[in-house]
Amino acid sequence: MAVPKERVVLAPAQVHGATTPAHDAILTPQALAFLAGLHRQFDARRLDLLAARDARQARYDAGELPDFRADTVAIREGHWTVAPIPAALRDRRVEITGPVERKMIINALNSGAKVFMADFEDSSAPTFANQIDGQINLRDAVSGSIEYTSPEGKHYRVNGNPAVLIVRPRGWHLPERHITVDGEPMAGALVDFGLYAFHNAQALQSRDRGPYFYLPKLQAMEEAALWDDVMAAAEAALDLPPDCMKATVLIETLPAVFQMHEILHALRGRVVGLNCGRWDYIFSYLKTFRSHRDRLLPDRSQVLMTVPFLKSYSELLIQTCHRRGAFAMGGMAAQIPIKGDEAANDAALAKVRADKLREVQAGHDGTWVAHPALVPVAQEVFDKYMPSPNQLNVARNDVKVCRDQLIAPCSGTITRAGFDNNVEVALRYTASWLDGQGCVPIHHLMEDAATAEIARSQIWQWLHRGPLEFTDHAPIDFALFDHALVKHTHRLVESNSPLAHRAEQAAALLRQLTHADELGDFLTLAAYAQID
Ligand SMILES: CC(=O)SCCNC(=O)CCNC(=O)[C@H](O)C(C)(C)COP(=O)(O)OP(=O)(O)OC[C@H]1O[C@@H](n2cnc3c(N)ncnc32)[C@H](O)[C@@H]1OP(=O)(O)O
Ligand SMILES: O=CC(=O)O
Ligand SMILES: [Mg+2]
Repeated sequence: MAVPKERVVLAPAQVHGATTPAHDAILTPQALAFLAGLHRQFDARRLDLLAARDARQARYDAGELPDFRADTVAIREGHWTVAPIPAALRDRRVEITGPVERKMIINALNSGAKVFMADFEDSSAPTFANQIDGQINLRDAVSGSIEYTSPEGKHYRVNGNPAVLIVRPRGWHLPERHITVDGEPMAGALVDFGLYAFHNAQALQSRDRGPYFYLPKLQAMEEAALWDDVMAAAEAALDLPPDCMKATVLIETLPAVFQMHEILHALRGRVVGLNCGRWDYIFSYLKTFRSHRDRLLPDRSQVLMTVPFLKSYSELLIQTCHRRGAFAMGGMAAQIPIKGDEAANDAALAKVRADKLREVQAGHDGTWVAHPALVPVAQEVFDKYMPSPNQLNVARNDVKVCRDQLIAPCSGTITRAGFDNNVEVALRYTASWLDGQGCVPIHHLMEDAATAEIARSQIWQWLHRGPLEFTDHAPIDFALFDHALVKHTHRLVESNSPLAHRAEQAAALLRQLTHADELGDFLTLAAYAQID
């Protein structure tokens, strides 16, 4: 006999990870019921879209090249714009990014940047504690009560005029195994988004700020449409005005660059811009062309934003956004301040300055920095070349970008130093990630999940798509990789680093990923089974 509808009470999401009493205020029965609703309504669609990614990649592996879609010409050629941009987001000249760690949140809010992108993604290692502590920290940041005292006794609190908060949930591909619904793991994206929205959207909406999000690693307009529907459902469930949740989408996969109009269109009621997520974009170029020997990339240090395929991508993004009334955000230079070496520090800052100058002169409406000391560097450049709050009026009608430019092969060399650096970065970053830290400085560069993906997928591609050789004609082969991995593992084990105990674990994972016949989809997906 059918049970009357009003009697059916569906179970809330179940928590499996270790929690503290403070976590209980985030993982409330109401919040878990809200998460369960999102999962039941949307997870099957998410899984279908992930299967569509696999099917797309299989076509690229068979030789197909990414291209603009034939079925969406009307969207690309149509006359439409995105909804008006809220006042709080009309000037985004400098955005600081960083993990959802308590002290860093306070420092970022106080940094002088217009926006703080609080990151559950590339710069976060998703231990359950990191994710839920991050929610506590964001709740306290939104309520204005966030404070912190360091072990050395330094006290932190938010000053007047903090940066506007935008939250980046995990991408569609990552599960959150510590929260299940009907026995299935939830999507990390829905957990991060859902908990932040549940606890903060009402409070944010009642002020001059709102529930704002950065959406990572999308590949297609259907994935954007899923986010649009998730946000609409959340707005309805939380009694919020339609389209009050705003989104900025990272264009950081190669397939997505061919659907920028479509992605804006799918989210047109709530999208405020696109962002050039250059590091994942380079990773995606590597992954998309993992079987194409004619499109191998040279050393990472040579793949700069000025190389043809990246220049075309950023210029097309600016033109697309401004045609639709949306912001075209720049991305992240990897240099960070260098302590105790003035000349090296000046050189690093000069590189950041040059990167921001290129961005503002190309027509970007703002940019990203990784460190508070870089806020004034980027701001000075944008203030000088962008006196108005944004450059939406810069149409870039001069830009004519075709498919072949977006996928152009990149000239350059593969050096011993580049190979060795990739092994070292992949190892040290993986060790850090497994230990719960998702962003680290290595050789004075910011390394996060996206940059580490470049390192480990380049090694894979050079080894599996060879035979290749260095400029001195020495072969690039597995023996070389194995030797470099042992060397760097040994160095880490022998060092004073708190990550020494993770070295062997990280090395085993990298050895397995590098020797595998197929390039693994995501380092973080493979490593997730071992975290916590
Ligand atoms: C590809 C992408 O997705 S880019 C976006 C993701 N990446 C990021 O967000 C990068 C975030 N940046 C960072 O995590 C850090 O800057 C690192 C790991 C690169 C360097 O960190 P550290 O070596 O600790 O920097 P450093 O010692 O110079 O820090 C000095 C102070 O600035 C703070 N700080 C550094 N970076 C940040 C940041 N991004 N946000 C807020 N505060 C920060 C530190 O907490 C420290 O504070 P304190 O003086 O009060 O103790
Ligand atoms: O998320 C940003 C990127 O560069 O990747
Ligand atoms: Mg990224």
